[in-house]
Amino acid sequence: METYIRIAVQKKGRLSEDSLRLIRECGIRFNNGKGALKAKSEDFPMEFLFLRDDDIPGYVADGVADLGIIGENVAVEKGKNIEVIKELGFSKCRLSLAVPREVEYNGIKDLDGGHIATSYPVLLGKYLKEQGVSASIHEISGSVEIAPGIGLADAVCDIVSTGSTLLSNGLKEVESIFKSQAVMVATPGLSAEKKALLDKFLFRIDAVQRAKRKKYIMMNAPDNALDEIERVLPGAKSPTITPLKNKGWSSVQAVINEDDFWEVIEALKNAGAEDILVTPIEKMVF
Ligand SMILES: Nc1ncnc2c1ncn2[C@@H]1O[C@H](COP(=O)(O)OP(=O)(O)OP(=O)(O)O)[C@@H](O)[C@H]1O
Ligand SMILES: O=P(O)(O)OC[C@H]1O[C@H](OP(=O)(O)OP(=O)(O)O)[C@H](O)[C@@H]1O
Ligand SMILES: [Mg+2]
Repeated sequence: METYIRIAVQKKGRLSEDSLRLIRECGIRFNNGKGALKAKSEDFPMEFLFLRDDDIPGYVADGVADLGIIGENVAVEKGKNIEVIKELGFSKCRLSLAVPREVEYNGIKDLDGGHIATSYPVLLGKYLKEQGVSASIHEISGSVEIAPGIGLADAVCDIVSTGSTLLSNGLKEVESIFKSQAVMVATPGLSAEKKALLDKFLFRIDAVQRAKRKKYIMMNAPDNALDEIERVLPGAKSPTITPLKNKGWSSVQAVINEDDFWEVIEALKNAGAEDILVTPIEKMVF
C-alpha cells in the first residue's frame, strides 16, 4: 500500500484559508468541497482532515493525524505530546489581559483576588503563577470579551490582533502574555517513509516562505551608475547586468528583501536607475 501523510487543518476559522493556501502553493492539489471533512490530494501522497482547531493537538498526539496546523497558543494550551516543527508566519496574534476601559490599572497585582474569563486557562494559569498573582479563572469557549460587561468577570484573557474587538466591547489591553502564530505540529516518532514525505513537504514550504519575503526588481540604468547601483543592491550574489541596445545603458535585475524595499528603491533612484519594475516571486529554490 502506498504511504501517505495525513494532515489535520482547521475546518473553518482564522487558520483555515491561509493553511489551505500554503498547501496549494506547495503544489499539492485537493478538492475540499463544502462540508467535506476528509479529502485526498490528487498529486501528492497526502490526506486532509478538516477539524475544529482545539481537537487537532489530540488527533496528532494519538497519531490519528501525522501533522497539524494550529496556533502556537493552542499547541501549548492543550499540553499534548506533539512536536512543533515549523513556524508558518501567518495568524500572528497575542494572548492578552484586558480590563474595562474605565478601570484604573496599575499592574498585574490589581487582578489579585479577581475573576478572569478566558478560553486559555492553562496559559493564563501559568502566567499568573509566574507573576505571583492569585485570581479565579473562569473558562468560557468563545465571545470572551463579553464577560466583564455582563458581570461575569473583572478581566478577560483572549486573543488580540488589531484590538478592534476589545475596543468595541469597551475593554483595554493591559498585559500581553503570549505571542502566537500558526505552526505545523507533528506526531512524535513518524516512520521513515512518512518522515521522507514530511521532508519533501517542508522543502516546498521553505521555497514558498523564502519567496514571500523577497521581490524581484528590474530597472534600466546608465552605465556610469552601475557601480553605485551594485553597492545599493544587497544580497550575496551580484545583480544580473545586461547591456541595452541603447548605447551607454544597461538593464539590471536583482532580488531584494521585502523589508528593505523602500530604502532600496529610493537609493536606486538616487543612483540614477530608471523604469524600475517590481514583481513578486512565487518560489525560491536553492
Ligand atoms: N484576530 C486574529 N488574528 C490573527 N490570528 C488569530 C486571530 N484570532 C485567532 N487567531 C489565531 O487563529 C487560531 C484559530 O482562531 P479561531 O478564532 O478561528 O478559533 P476557533 O473559534 O477556536 O475555531 P474552531 O471553530 O476551529 O474551534 C487561534 O488559536 C489563534 O492562534
Ligand atoms: O483584535 P482583533 O483583530 O479584533 O481580533 C481578536 C478577535 O479575533 C478572534 O475571534 P474571531 O473573530 O476569530 O471569532 P471567534 O470568537 O468566533 O473565534 C479572537 O477570539 C478575538 O475575539
Ligand atoms: Mg477552537
